[in-house]
Amino acid sequence: MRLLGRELHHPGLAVLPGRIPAAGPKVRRCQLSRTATSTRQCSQIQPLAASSREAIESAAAKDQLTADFGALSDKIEELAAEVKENLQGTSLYLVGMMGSGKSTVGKMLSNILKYPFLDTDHLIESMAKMPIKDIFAEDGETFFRELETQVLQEIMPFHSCVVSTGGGVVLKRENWGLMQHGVVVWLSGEPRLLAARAMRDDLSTRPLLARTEQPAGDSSSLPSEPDSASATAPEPLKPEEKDDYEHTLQKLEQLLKERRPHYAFSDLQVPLEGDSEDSHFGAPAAVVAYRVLDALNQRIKRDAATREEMRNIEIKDAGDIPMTMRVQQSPVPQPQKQKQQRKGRKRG
Ligand SMILES: Nc1ncnc2c1ncn2[C@@H]1O[C@H](COP(=O)(O)OP(=O)(O)O)[C@@H](O)[C@H]1O
Ligand SMILES: O=C(O)C1=C[C@@H](OP(=O)(O)O)[C@@H](O)[C@H](O)C1
Repeated sequence: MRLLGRELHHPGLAVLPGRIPAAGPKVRRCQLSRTATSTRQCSQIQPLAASSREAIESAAAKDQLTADFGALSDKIEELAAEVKENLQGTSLYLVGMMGSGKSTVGKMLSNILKYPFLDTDHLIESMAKMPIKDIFAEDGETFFRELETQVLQEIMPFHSCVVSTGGGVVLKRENWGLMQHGVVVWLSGEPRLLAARAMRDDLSTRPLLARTEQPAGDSSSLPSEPDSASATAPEPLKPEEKDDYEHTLQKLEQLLKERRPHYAFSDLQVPLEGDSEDSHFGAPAAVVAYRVLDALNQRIKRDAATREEMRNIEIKDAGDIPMTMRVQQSPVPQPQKQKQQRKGRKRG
C-alpha cells in the first residue's frame, strides 16, 4: 500500500491481530498472565497510608492486608464481569494527553476484560517501520496524523478491543467518527502530574515535548522517579532536569488548553489524581483501571434507566407531544396531487 509516497504494508494483514471474535485463534493474547496482573492490581490498588507502614511489620497486619487486597481483587473481577456483559463487545478507546497512562491502563483493562489490546502509536510505528520521533522529524506531524487516521480506519471494524490512542487523536473530526464505534474514555490529568511522569520517561520519544533549543540550567526540587507506579514524595532534580521540567510543563499546559474542548467530547472522563496530596504521579494505574470500569458501569446503568423511562412515557393528550415529534404534512405537493393539478390545468 502506498500512502503519501511511502510504501506501506497493509496494516489489516501485517499489523493487526486476526479479526474478532475474541475467542478466535488469531487474536493476540493478553500480554500479562492473569495471575501476574491480579497480583499487580492487588499490590497497587490501595496504597498504604504512611501512618500504617509500621503496623505492616507485624504478621497480623500483613494477613489483614492480604485479605483486603484479595477482597479488592474480587471486587474488580466482579465489576469487570458485569461491565463486560453490558458492553456486549463494544470496544474501548482511551484518549488523553501524553503520559496520561493510556497504554499502561489500557493493558490492564485488556487483561481484566480479556479484550485484545491495540496501541495506535505502535501500529503506526509498525506501518512506517520507524519510531514516531523519526516520522515527525522526516515527514512531519501532518504525515503522522494521516497514518494515525489510517490506523483508526483499520481498527474500526474490530469489536471487543481496548485501544490506546495517541494524545493528539482527538484533534481530527474524522477520527471521532471512527472512534465512536466504541466507547471513548478520557484519562484526564493536570499538566503537573503529566509533566512529572514525562520527566521519568525519555522525553525525546515524544516529539511534541522534545526541546529544540539548548536548556538553560537552574536548580530546584522537583519530582523524580518513584519506586513504583504510585504516590511518592518528590526528590530533588538536577539543574538541567529542572529546566526540562519547566519546558515540559509549559508545553503540556499549552497543549491541554488547546485540546481540552476536544477531549470533552468523550463519553466518559476519568480523573487521574491520587487521593493524597503527595501523589505527584497520580493514582496508581490499577486504581485508574478500576475507576474506568466503575464509570462505564454507572454510565451503562444510567443509559439503561433513561431508555426504560422513555419507553414508559404515557401520552395522555396528543397536544402534549412537541411539534417536532408529530408527523407533519409535507409542504411539498405529493406526486398524485401534482398529477391531478396538471390534469385540471389541461382541462381548463
Ligand atoms: N497511574 C500511574 N501512576 C504513575 N505512573 C504511571 C501511571 N500510569 C502510567 N504511568 C507511567 O507514566 C508514563 C506514561 O504512561 P503511558 O501509559 O505510556 O501513557 P500514554 O500511553 O498515555 O502516553 C509511563 O512511564 C508509565 O509507567
Ligand atoms: O499528543 C500527541 O500529539 C502525541 C502523543 C503521542 O502518544 P502518547 O499520547 O501515547 O504519548 C504520539 O502519538 C505522538 O508523539 C503525538
